[in-house]
Amino acid sequence: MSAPALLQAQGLSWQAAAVHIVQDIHLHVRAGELVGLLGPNGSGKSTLLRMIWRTLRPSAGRVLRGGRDVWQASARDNARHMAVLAQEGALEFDLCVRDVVLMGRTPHHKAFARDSAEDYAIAAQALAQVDAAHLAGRRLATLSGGERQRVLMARALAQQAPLLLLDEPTNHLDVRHQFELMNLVRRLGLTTLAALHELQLAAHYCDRLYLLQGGRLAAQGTPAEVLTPGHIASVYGVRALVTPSRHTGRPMIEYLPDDMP
Ligand SMILES: Nc1ncnc2c1ncn2[C@@H]1O[C@H](COP(=O)(O)OP(=O)(O)OP(=O)(O)O)[C@@H](O)[C@H]1O
Repeated sequence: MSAPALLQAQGLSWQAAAVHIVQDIHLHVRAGELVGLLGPNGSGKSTLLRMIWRTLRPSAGRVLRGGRDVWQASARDNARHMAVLAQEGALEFDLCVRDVVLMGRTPHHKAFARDSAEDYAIAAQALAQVDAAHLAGRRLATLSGGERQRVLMARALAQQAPLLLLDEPTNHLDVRHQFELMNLVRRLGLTTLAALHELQLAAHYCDRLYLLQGGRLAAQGTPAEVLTPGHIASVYGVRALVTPSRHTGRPMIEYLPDDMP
């Protein structure tokens, strides 16, 4: 029997000035699953995630976390249950890395409580998990794009929430750190919904995928069901060959840009 859905979006829609940006999206993430959210630039991935992590109120539909509407729960309660790696720039630019990661512990504190020795240990462990322990004393503003991305991932991990929501987590990361981050999510067994641009990463790591086009779902299913030459051509406008990997059986994508013979 499959695990229960930890997260459900039911008929989620959002519109701006009568333009439909996201329309009637139904999705779910079961406990322990790593689910990818794919789609071209402007297809609505971030807008959908912002409704799910409750910074954008849907025009229609609802988001259930553990069966409970996220808008019925307090922001603090949601933060205990959902950790977020957002795309927009970090506001805490002037802080040192250790303090940025410790912010992930805030939802667990009683009012006005200080960070405990346990909070420091959890923050240090999270930094080590993303290969960023050596950055602990640096100011966030002085880090490279990839280093900053890993620190923000450490903050999300330090939150120790059962559900992880990631908006382009591998943005700015070199190929080794891309694999390490996805491996880490897999290894920790965290229930995760991640917007991804790298179709090959999605093919390799995700249990299931949702593919957005113009704010609507164009396809959903396993990587082999979603990452077909037909979907890649109709949604991204790029020709591709897809073959099962000899090592993993998962789809391997070879792009054939228009200017190729
Ligand atoms: N407040 C807003 N007012 C008008 N249009 C908006 C607003 N917010 C988002 N949009 C538009 O909605 C569309 C979807 O944006 P969104 O950021 O969700 O896409 P995305 O799939 O995450 O894109 P990307 O891959 O480029 O990050 C875009 O065309 C964007 O310009």
